[in-house]
Amino acid sequence: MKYIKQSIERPSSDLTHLKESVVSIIDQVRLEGDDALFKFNAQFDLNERKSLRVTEAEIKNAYDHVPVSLIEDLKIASDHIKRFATAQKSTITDLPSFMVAPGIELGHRVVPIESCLCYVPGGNYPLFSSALMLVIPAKVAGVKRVVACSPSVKGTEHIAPETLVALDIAGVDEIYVVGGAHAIAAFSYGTESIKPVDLIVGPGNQYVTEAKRQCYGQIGIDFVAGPSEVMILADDHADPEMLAADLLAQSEHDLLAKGILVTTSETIALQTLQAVENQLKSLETADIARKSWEVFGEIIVIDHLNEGIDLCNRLAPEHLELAIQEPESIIDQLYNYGSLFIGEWSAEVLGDYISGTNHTLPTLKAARYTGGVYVGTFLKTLTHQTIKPEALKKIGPSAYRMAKSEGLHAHANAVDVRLKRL
Ligand SMILES: NC(=O)c1ccc[n+]([C@@H]2O[C@H](COP(=O)([O-])OP(=O)(O)OC[C@H]3O[C@@H](n4cnc5c(N)ncnc54)[C@H](O)[C@@H]3O)[C@@H](O)[C@H]2O)c1
Ligand SMILES: N[C@H](CO)Cc1c[nH]c[nH+]1
Ligand SMILES: [Zn+2]
Repeated sequence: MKYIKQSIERPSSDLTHLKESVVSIIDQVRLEGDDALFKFNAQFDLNERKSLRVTEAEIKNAYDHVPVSLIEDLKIASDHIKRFATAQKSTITDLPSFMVAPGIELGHRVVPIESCLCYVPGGNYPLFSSALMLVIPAKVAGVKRVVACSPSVKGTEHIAPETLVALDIAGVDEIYVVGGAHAIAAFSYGTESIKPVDLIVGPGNQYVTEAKRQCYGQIGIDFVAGPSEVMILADDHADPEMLAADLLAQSEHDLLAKGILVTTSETIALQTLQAVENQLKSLETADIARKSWEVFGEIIVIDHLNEGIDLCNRLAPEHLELAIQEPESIIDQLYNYGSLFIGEWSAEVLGDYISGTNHTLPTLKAARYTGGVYVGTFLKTLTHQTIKPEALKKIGPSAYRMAKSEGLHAHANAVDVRLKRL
């Protein structure tokens, strides 16, 4: 394995100063309620707004500021996301009755959570596509109260009109103009104008993700979805221009974003490095993309594809692109990634926007334990049982002995009192 371009390790969000400043933001929201939200909105987003809930009139007005063609695009994307989420939901079914032994009937019901907050990022860019990716699966799951929030466009009192339109098309129930760690605190603990929710989902910057981590327990969270990443596994048939474009597509998200190319071809590696430089010259977002590429971008040459497969599984990237001949032949060996893009035409950005899979995906190796937001994120599997008297007679004595051995005498008694009535 040889590095053509090396990077430094990305800081994980457990940095002490970050933790402390988020602790302080959450404490202030809990103590001061709406006043703290107004204060932080003014401080971070230069937003002086005093009524945080977006009105129907504002939503209506937003449509006048979004091109008709973009509204059509949002509808196509919504249709794909909804149909995929609905198909996925059909695989998550009730197990009404399972006899584990005579007289012991077990089962489960799949039930939606009652309320959720969909956090739509709006710091660097108004990520209105995230509005679709979060609200639609929540609605398909059957969540009754789907709330969304996003920071205002800096220096204004309003969320970007594209985000409002996307939220409306997705079918959101309530929208609030608030972002950052203070928004997460508000929807976890509640304020005068914000009713708390049961689950908070969505990507965000370091402050948002650290706040989700700290509020977890008070509310549920999806997982920690941090700065975007893409890893591309390429062979000597790959197109360096496409590889460079896909690396920069994620690099432009954030100063902490990461693009990694792993290839069996040194020629492709060098050509891609050059193509990145060329594309950066005319890229409108080069100020962010260049910095994140320079600091966190990587190009690695491997001797054999197997080495690349190991690397993918070890690095557990958010997005994994397979720009190799016969990509299907290695899929079975890959098990740590957020979402997989098979073959060079399956550009990662199509998943970001429109193909229909979810783009709220695990970063910083969280793909080791989750595949990201999907309709199941909003569903709970609740178990139940019915025990018949004849079964109690059989298993009761075991439960009684186990309870006694654990020293839990009231547990033992709860069995004993029934056994005595048989
Ligand atoms: N993993 C995924 O699925 C996924 C999807 C989309 C986006 N993302 C990532 O989401 C992130 C979005 O970040 P963003 O910044 O653009 O938007 P954001 O909405 O997450 O954060 C902006 C907010 O952060 C707060 N903030 C800014 N500076 C602060 C400070 N010094 N102290 C406290 N709070 C502060 C402000 O309230 C501001 O409104 C990017 O890193 C992007 O890569 C990830
Ligand atoms: N690539 C991001 C997920 O990491 C999602 C996104 C939104 N808009 C564009 N891209
Ligand atoms: Zn993206």
